[in-house]
Amino acid sequence: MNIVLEANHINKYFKKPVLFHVLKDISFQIKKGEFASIMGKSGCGKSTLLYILSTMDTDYDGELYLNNQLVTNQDRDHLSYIRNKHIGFVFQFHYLLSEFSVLENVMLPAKKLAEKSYQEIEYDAFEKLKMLNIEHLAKKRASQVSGGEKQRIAIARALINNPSIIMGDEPTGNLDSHNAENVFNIFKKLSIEQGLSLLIVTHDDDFANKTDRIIQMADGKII
Ligand SMILES: Nc1ncnc2c1ncn2[C@@H]1O[C@H](COP(=O)(O)OP(=O)(O)OP(=O)(O)O)[C@@H](O)[C@H]1O
Repeated sequence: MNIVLEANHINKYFKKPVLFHVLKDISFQIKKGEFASIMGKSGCGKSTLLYILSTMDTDYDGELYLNNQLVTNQDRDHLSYIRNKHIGFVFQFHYLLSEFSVLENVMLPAKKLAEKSYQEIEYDAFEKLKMLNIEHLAKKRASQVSGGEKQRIAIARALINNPSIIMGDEPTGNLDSHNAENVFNIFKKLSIEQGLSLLIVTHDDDFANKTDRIIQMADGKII
């Protein structure tokens, strides 16, 4: 079985203002092509967990593997490389650079990775826009497109380095139901047709109920 992400006995403590055991022995795996959601009440630890799984937070106990490689206790530069290469991020807010063109925004993570020429990156970025049916927006400034379009651009940007997993923190939280369904359908297609794994934190029952698996959290634990 092809495992893309594996969390083994993750525990996390916040030390201030008082010692707080926020994540309690979290273990699970995400397979290649699996589309999973994380649900749970506000404050149960979803964002804290995602921050660890995305290699941004390194202060935890337990082990994390990405594509069968141990990422726990690696140095910051290596983690930054792994993150850029293997993980695509989609957030509630798109974080596009408003004065840059849509195409330039999509190109940014590939420029950071610096493994391809400018022309290759430009070509790849345009292909991602085509995949999401928004290639007509390529030359527009990011500030000139709609909210739903911005989120599709953010997905194209998340895909630019051909990651093995997309992690999302409430990616439909800011969208109306039509655009939220659109984003769900894009994710579903990517998981089925490209074998992309997805792990999405959401408060949206409709969205979560359509994913392959719901990882339900309560009080820092998977239940
Ligand atoms: N830096 C911090 N220091 C201390 N406590 C924190 C810190 N960050 C978060 N917490 C606490 O940890 C708990 C989990 O927070 P987290 O943001 O992971 O929850 P969440 O499930 O993502 O919530 P929401 O759905 O509202 O985004 C909360 O009780 C929160 O107050």
